[in-house]
Amino acid sequence: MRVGVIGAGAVGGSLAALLARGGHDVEVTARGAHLEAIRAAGIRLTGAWGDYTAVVEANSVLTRAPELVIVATKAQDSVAAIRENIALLRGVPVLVVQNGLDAIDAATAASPRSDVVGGLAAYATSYLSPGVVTVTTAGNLYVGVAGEDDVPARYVASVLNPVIPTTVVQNFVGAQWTKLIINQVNALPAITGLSVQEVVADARLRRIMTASMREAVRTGLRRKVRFVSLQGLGHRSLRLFAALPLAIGGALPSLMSARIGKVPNPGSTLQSIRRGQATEIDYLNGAVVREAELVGSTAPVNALLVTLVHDVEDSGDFLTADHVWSRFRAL
Ligand SMILES: NC(=O)C1=CN([C@@H]2O[C@H](COP(=O)(O)OP(=O)(O)OC[C@H]3O[C@@H](n4cnc5c(N)ncnc54)[C@H](OP(=O)(O)O)[C@@H]3O)[C@@H](O)[C@H]2O)C=CC1
Ligand SMILES: CC(C)(CO)C(=O)C(=O)O
Repeated sequence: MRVGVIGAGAVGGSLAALLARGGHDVEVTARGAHLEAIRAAGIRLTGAWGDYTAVVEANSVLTRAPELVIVATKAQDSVAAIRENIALLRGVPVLVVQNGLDAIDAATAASPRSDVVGGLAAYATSYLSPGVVTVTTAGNLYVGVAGEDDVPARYVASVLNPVIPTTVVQNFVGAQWTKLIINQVNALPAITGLSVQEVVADARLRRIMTASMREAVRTGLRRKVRFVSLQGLGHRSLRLFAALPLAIGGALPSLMSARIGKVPNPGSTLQSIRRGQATEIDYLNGAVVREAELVGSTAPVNALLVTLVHDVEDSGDFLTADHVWSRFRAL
């Protein structure tokens, strides 16, 4: 099948390589040195799914009509990236693999004539140098739609399942929320320059992560979200976690870190910082802040993490654990 992958970074590059390895005819879009590297030597996939070099067509926009499109940019880039390719998207199913809560609405607004399917990657992957993507933790893909008709999601799953285990979820909003809780691991590495595992191993940083996670779960519950089981987290366990004191709740980030495994995972937000790019923090912790406001509440820990990530984006300097702890204690 002809598959177009818009934004072949960590997640998109891995999916493009898996699809090419599975025999699909893949064209990717990329920019700058990454585009040049892919054109010269293909996408080099390394890590948990083995070593494979995918020789794929690569351009700044898609040049051939695809039968399926995968959008895997950061949240803030998806609308522009889709619009740049709109001429070839009419009637084509679009899978948007993206963290946060906005993926489907944004893609539907950008390409109203496409069936839009949301995707959540439960694997961890790093794009640290042009042309190379390294999978640090293997995992599944979850797909779903905004409404009742899940035929497009089942179609997308039928294409992807042979190359990556793919599950259709009925309550996709609930799945996005569970992933939003998991993505509470992203901010502190971006603020400190440490890996997720190093952050969780630090008692004070783990406490802050636990506090932001608990705040996010409480916000979801106030918004009447039914969390979907994903990566070991489900509605009942998260509801229990939300009721626990911080000292006990720290077991959750520890468990999540153990699931991630031993290969250091920077998370996608720290990867943006290291490349000197804007992060999607406004769509992660920032989404929790906005959702809290919708129910007349606040999310001060998440708001602080958003502020600190923006401080690091602006200054280019990571913050010490001491500094982050004192800002947290001052709340
Ligand atoms: N990395 C991970 O382990 C995981 C990431 N996610 C989520 O997946 C999504 C993608 O993240 P990730 O893969 O890490 O992000 P990356 O930044 O690694 O990849 C995004 C790619 O999209 C490119 N891009 C942006 N705009 C355009 C455009 N208009 N045309 C062509 N290319 C474009 C970027 O290019 P450029 O660099 O030039 O901006 C970049 O190469 C995010 O929502 C993230 O939260 C989910 C699970 C795991
Ligand atoms: C869960 C995690 C942290 C995997 O790397 C992720 O989704 C991300 O990096 O955005």
